[in-house]
Amino acid sequence: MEATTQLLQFSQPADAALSAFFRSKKSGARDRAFIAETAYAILRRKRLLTRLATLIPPLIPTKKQHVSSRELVLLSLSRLRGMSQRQLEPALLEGEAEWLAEIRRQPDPTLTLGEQLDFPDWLAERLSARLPADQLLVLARALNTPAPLDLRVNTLKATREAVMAQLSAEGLMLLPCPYSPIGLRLKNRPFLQKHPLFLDGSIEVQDEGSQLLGYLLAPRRGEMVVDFCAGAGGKTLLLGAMMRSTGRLYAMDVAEKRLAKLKPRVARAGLSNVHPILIASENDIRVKRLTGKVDRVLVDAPCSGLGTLRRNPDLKWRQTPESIAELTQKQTAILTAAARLLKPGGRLVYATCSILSEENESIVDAFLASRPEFCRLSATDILADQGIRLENGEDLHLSPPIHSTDGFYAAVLQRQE
Ligand SMILES: C[S@@+](CC[C@H](N)C(=O)[O-])C[C@H]1O[C@@H](n2cnc3c(N)ncnc32)[C@H](O)[C@@H]1O
Repeated sequence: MEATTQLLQFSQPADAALSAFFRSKKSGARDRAFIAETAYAILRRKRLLTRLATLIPPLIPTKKQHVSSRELVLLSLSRLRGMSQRQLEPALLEGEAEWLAEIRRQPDPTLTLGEQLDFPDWLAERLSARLPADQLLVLARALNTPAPLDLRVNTLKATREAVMAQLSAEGLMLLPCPYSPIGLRLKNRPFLQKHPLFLDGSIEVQDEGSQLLGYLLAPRRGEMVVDFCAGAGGKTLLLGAMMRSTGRLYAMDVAEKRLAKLKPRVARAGLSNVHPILIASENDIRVKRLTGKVDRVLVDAPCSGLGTLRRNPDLKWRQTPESIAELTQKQTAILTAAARLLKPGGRLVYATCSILSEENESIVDAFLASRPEFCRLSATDILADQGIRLENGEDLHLSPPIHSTDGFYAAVLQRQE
């Protein structure tokens, strides 16, 4: 109950709110998993549960028809987790059994599109302008389902076959990822942060979609490469390994805390080519110094994250049309500044984990319209050249129901010779 109340304030990301909650409480691993799953289930289906709860008068009458966290938790356990009245009985307070039974007796309500998708109306409207309702429902269903756990094998330290053999021998259920040659997909979500393969840098947790962005940039040995929005370095580590720890890989970000997390990860991964650079903005002098010198630039732009709702269901309630508008301005500014770094013939990958075209094609199209010295390369061809067959258009669009990855977008741009 308490965890749900905290999460529904949306004052911080759901994972941070839950960690803070668990730090303040003593609970066993099983309780934690149960609480986290329930809280995330509520975030995923908040609109459905709210609609169900308001079919009849509230449990505790209040001035406004406001659905309490307790009501959401009870409904989530009964409707989403499928717990029977008898299973719930020991936890129920007075009147709650009747309240739940009464809701169960109600005919299924007719849901609006937003309620069916369990998206806020503004998001449902934007997406329905671009996708037919049946496809949109399939997309929403996939985004409202928990993600599997993908691993990336660090090819400086191990092979996919060896890691797979070891983890399978330990009883984990896993398969090679369908597209990424260095990805493994685990059926469950075991805790791997203390696993010897993690500690020695042989594996990292990384969605297959993120791995494919590395293959789009395809950095080579000895090159000068910039990871412009490196954050805690998820993709930096991949790029560094693709460069076989040679050349120079600058990891830039404006967030000191995120960049600080990169250092131990670089050490674990066995990389000696990574140079973190904290910048004040995309126009920092340390960025400008590299103008025209760089072979490849990755712009993993700050975005709404709406493609990652499987892992971060709170984002759909935290984002607004205003926050998206702000992000698009930032994305344009970052792409413009990052593109200046490229040498003639250099390659830039602009990527987001968003499913909104205003953060994706619109940014890239507008950039290309004003910059004739850049052209678009075919993402499908670049991947095919590396043996990765993934039917897509010029730009890469990864979608959870189709590719079983998070929702990703990437465009590959080249500065003409
Ligand atoms: C999508 S995240 C990057 C995730 C990271 N690449 C990874 O793979 O783990 C976007 C990052 O952009 C950073 N950022 C925001 N504004 C920026 C700017 N003006 N210049 C560079 N980075 C920026 C954010 O701090 C954030 O870490």
